[in-house]
Amino acid sequence: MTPEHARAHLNSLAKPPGSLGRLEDLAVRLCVVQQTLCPRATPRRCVLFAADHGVVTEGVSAWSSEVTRLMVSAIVSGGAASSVLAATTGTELRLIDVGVVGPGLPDGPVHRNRKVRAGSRNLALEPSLTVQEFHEAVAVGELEAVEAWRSGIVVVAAGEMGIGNTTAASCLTALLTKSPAEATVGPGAGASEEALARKRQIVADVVARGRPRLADDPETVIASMCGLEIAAIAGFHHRASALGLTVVLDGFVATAAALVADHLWPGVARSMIAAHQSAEPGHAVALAHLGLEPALDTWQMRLGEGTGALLVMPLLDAAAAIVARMATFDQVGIDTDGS
Ligand SMILES: O=C(O)c1ccc[n+]([C@@H]2O[C@H](COP(=O)([O-])O)[C@@H](O)[C@H]2O)c1
Ligand SMILES: Cc1cc2nc[nH]c2cc1C
Repeated sequence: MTPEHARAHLNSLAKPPGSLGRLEDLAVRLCVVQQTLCPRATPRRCVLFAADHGVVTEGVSAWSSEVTRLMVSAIVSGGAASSVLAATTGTELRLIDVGVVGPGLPDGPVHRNRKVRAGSRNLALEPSLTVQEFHEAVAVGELEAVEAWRSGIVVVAAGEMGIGNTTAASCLTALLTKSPAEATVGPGAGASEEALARKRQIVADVVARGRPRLADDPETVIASMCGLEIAAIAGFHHRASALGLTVVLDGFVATAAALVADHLWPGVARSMIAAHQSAEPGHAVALAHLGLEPALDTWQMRLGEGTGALLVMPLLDAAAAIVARMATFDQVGIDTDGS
């Protein structure tokens, strides 16, 4: 199924060609990703991965690490933005703790404790993860993708919660897109000008150290600036894509994980639909590198937590219904050759 094939089908439906605007682009993408003219947007699941980041001690975030643990509780108890959007869009929600500092919540229908370690190390001073830790976190994400597939899920999204993770995401985006640090660093969850200046310097230094070794030892270099939740999302994206699931891509941090997956296992972007363009500046850089166009590009969201992906789910319902259920010009008796 090529984009042209899907577009030709949409043009045969009872509407002026292209008149559903961006909804048609989304429908074409859904058909191409699923290789069918009967695409599906359900059943679906959003899996959030949470972890802490040692680099927070450098003053790169407006928030303290404790907020990660508190937001995990809020997500699990239903009061977070992701919980509300998942409930209103008919999307199952899971929260996997891959490395939040502090005691984990008990396992339950939403939450799972899969801590690899209590947060990543301070990437400004030392490698944030060993290759072994990186692999363990990737495996946690892969297992979640396999579970989704076994449960008959068709569409998945990965999201995250982790104070400090935009610093790791900025490093990975600069490294893997070969962009300067200034193009990939932004305020994250609201960093001050002072914090932003520190963040820029750290990202520039860390990427300069890693870049010369990337070709020879990609896993060591990626692990050295990666977060546990970012590694888990990379594994999730990779396995979900290999299993033929449709992957809805969330914001800047989830997309940094997609860059990691694409670097280690090229081709994952073929399964992806980019939900939105985050207000975080590095997101546009990462999406362009992956060759993905966001469905929502003026919404200025910058929360993470899978919220952009969740917001786009009802549009996927609409896109799938248009393709599969609209009548053709022929069926309604309109002659498109003549007048
Ligand atoms: O994914 C995004 O587009 C995004 C953009 C800005 C911030 N965030 C969220 O904010 C947190 C990280 O921000 P920070 O400033 O602490 O690095 C983390 O929990 C992310 O989910 C996420
Ligand atoms: C409150 C809060 C909620 C979040 N959700 C995702 N990232 C977040 C960052 C903060 C600070």
